[in-house]
Amino acid sequence: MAMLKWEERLHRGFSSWKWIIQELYLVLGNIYTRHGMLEEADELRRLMGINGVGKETRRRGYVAEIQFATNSVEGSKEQSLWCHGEKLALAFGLMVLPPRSPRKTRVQFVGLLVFEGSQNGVQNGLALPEETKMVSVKELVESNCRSVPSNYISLISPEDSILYETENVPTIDFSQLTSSNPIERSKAIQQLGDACRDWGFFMLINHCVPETLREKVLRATQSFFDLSEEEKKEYAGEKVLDPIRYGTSFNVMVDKALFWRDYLKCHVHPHLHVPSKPHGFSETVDEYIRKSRELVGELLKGICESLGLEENYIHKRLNIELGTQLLIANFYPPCPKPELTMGLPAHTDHGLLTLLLQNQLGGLQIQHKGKWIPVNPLPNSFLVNTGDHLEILTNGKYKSVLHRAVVNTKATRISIATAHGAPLEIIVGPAPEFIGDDNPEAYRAIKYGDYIQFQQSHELDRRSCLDHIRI
Ligand SMILES: O=C(O)CCC(=O)C(=O)O
Ligand SMILES: [Fe+2]
Repeated sequence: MAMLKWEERLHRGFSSWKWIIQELYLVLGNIYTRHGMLEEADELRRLMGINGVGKETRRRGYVAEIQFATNSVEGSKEQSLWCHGEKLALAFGLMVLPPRSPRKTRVQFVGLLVFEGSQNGVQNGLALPEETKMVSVKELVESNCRSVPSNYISLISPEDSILYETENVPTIDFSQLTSSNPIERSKAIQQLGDACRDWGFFMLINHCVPETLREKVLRATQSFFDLSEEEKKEYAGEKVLDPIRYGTSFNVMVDKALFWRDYLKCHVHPHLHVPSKPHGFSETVDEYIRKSRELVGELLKGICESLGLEENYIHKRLNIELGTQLLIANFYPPCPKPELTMGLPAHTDHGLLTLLLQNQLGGLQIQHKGKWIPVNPLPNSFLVNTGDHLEILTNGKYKSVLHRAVVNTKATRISIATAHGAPLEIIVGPAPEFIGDDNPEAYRAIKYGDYIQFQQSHELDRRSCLDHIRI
């Protein structure tokens, strides 16, 4: 009997070590894949003849508690769990767990390996505390966190990790769009229409927002995030449509993995809601959002013309004078391992147009023809994208495009998005001008406020919120 037990233990030990070595090769394989070295990854897999690792792990009693573990990757959650150091952690976990430990092991165990300074966790057998969710990324970074805690790990599929740098987002010259020369203006309108239809994104240069104001609002945003956590938490709203909301990640109530981003969201039009701290913040924001509304007003006119409509068509149809303007300030502190986490995962924006101001650190990537393209902002430019409601209104003619923000090791990236849309109570559906026998209505009409509520209460899971109202 004793002999049998000894043999069993020995066998357990050997097979675990063999498995760990297999896992190391898999991790190496994943690193190759991430860096686009697909041939090397294939070769490695072929050499090792590794197959069915997931199956083996499950056979040994591990049942992934996916809800806690990974960011949603449509239809492949469980599969994506078998990646990175998580495999090592699982291997380690299976070795050290007593034979009769419960079949269902909370996957936060993985955090014990990934989260540096987690020694206490190991000693106490504890996972990362739930409250971690409420810690801002800024605080986390300032606490000298030298790694990415497991609950911030978002796994990107190998095909989504490949970036295509050969194509550039189109550039629109605002001064030509507003030019008194009709030939110049109509050329710019044509370019604007092409950009909205083919890209859903464009870089705007020679606009009317002074560089000094852009710098001032970026500095004011930095000062807001530099307030103490207690001061900032005064603005932590409870509901997604609260007029002012300071927070972290996207929506911690639904995010499966946290994102490396703190944010401040303010409804700034038709009523101005802005934190009263720090000193001068609300005045600067007020000045900035007026200018950006002016700019977007002109762009909407150009867009109407590009669609063959009267220039004030959208203004009148959606009552833009009383329209919603939301300011979203994104704060992405430097990250020790940016490849493990996301600033903001793939999503589309609600509203008609979003104007994005960023400090000169790139990080935005957009999807174009199924490929991810990094956007390097031109100095003093805005990045503009068409939102879901322009797609709805034009019955799909102008597209709202997936985009995401990645983080970097070097410095804090700040981006300030202003989203411009209809008043919250207005129902937006496809306009009759875009519906015909060949073009049946493609989206259900929905109140703008309900749409935002829906989008903000669900995890950003790569599916555009539009998919929920597509007919
Ligand atoms: O930070 C960025 O570049 C993107 C921000 C964004 O997409 C958003 O706020 O909706
Ligand atoms: Fe966005």
